[in-house]
Amino acid sequence: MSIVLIGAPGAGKSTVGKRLAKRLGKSFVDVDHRIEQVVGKPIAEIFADEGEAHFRALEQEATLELLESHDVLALGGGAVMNEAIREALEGHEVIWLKVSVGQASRRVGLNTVRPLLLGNVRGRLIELLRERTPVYEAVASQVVETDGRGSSEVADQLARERGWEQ
Ligand SMILES: Nc1ncnc2c1ncn2[C@@H]1O[C@H](COP(=O)(O)OP(=O)(O)O)[C@@H](O)[C@H]1O
Ligand SMILES: O=C(O)C1=C[C@@H](OP(=O)(O)O)[C@@H](O)[C@H](O)C1
Ligand SMILES: [Mg+2]
Repeated sequence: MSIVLIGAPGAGKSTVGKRLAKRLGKSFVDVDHRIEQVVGKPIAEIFADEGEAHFRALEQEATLELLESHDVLALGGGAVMNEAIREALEGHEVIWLKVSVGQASRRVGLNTVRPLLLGNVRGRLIELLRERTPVYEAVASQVVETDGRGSSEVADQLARERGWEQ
């Protein structure tokens, strides 16, 4: 059984996942990073050159494969909108990192380019969260509020709950 982090862009899946795995001494993979490595270019360029549908196909293939081989995974924010991925998540520990639109827009503004948020980060996040929140809720086995908490605090809490003592 793997620990799988889901949630909106800016929730902290990539950052928290890496730290959590380190604390637990477990293997970690960020699905988006793996796709970038395999294709040889950033997600933003895959969207621009091949389109979102192509990215989603790569995302499905990579997520299903990596679920079998890693202990802790950070998924992309849109991965749970794919039915095959949702089915594959059954039986895994799925942690929804919850974030408000305000905090998520502040966080992603400082970070790498996210093609789906280009143009109007806040407006796009509102739309994405409206569409995805019920899905995150349905798929999650645990919900963790991240607003007002640093990524290390979130990771340390999750690690402690799993038996790591400070
Ligand atoms: N709990 C948090 N509090 C403040 N900033 C955070 C938190 N979690 C992540 N960040 C920052 O927000 C940005 C996006 O985090 P990231 O892990 O890439 O999110 P995701 O993978 O969910 O899109 C990064 O710059 C990261 O350092
Ligand atoms: O929300 C989305 O649909 C996406 C989120 C991104 O990952 P993060 O959630 O890590 O930003 C990345 O998979 C891609 O840009 C699409
Ligand atoms: Mg990420």
